[in-house]
Amino acid sequence: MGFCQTAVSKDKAVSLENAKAALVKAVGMGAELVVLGEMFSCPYATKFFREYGERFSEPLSAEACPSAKMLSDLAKEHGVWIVGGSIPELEGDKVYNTCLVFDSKGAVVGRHRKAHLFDIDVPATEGRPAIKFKESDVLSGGEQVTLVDLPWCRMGVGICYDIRFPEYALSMRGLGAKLLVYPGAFNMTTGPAHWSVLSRGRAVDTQAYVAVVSPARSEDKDDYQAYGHSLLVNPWAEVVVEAEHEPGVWVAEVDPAEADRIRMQVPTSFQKLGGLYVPYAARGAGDGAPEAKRPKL
Ligand SMILES: NC(=O)CC(=O)C(=O)O
Repeated sequence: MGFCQTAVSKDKAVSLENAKAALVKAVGMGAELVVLGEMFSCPYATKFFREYGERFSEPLSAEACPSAKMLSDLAKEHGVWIVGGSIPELEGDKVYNTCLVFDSKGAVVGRHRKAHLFDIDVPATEGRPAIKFKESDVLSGGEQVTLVDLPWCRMGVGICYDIRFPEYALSMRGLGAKLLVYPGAFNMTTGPAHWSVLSRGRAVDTQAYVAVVSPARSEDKDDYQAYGHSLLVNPWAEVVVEAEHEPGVWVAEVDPAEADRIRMQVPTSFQKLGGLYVPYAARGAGDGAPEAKRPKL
């Protein structure tokens, strides 16, 4: 599996060239499945999502959806599967944060729309810069658990903030995923604190491989500062690969049988006590607090 942590430019053609070069390099290093980061061809800021948005329709066209068309062509040319990071997707008057998955013939075989939107407001404290972001100002959320059958195993797909929801990971696991892939773009406030621990946590929860792939950090300090640190965690929650924040390409092996072995050794899926748990995951629920207490972001 190849991880492409690429630089994102305000010039989409440059971002696409960066992604293409990284993909070709990953293929040259032996990857059969290659993953890109969240918003790999659009600067990560709500003001850009609509402007950089692409409208998907089959057959894919370079005019309407240049990112998707390029990935489809590369998948076909190199005979590899691609998890295409994410792209702002236009449908009607809505914009989604969408990950397309391409098979080795270039066909779109999966489409995940980020389900949990990144709406947070964290004030600055010592050693931790403030971060306020409200994707829901522009984006609409997806409503599906996304699974793709790879030649090697079933893969679940989430995007970035989706990783904070164990219920989503457990849904993918419950539906048979042995590899969970999250294109993501954490930042310099939440990244150092949560990126690795969430990835390892989801690996423990699901006893699956967890791959999280970020764009590289921008050199322009006025841009959103992506944390980088693309990671692969195995089903024992060990970090197999971890990048720093610069652009780069990494390749590592995923062995789906390892998920089976860990699941038999620590058989938590057979030990669930369905009747014990409170259905906390009801849609829109927050700690049982009345609506009036919901934070206004
Ligand atoms: N960018 C995101 O969607 C999520 C993120 O940065 C975080 O959860 O922290």
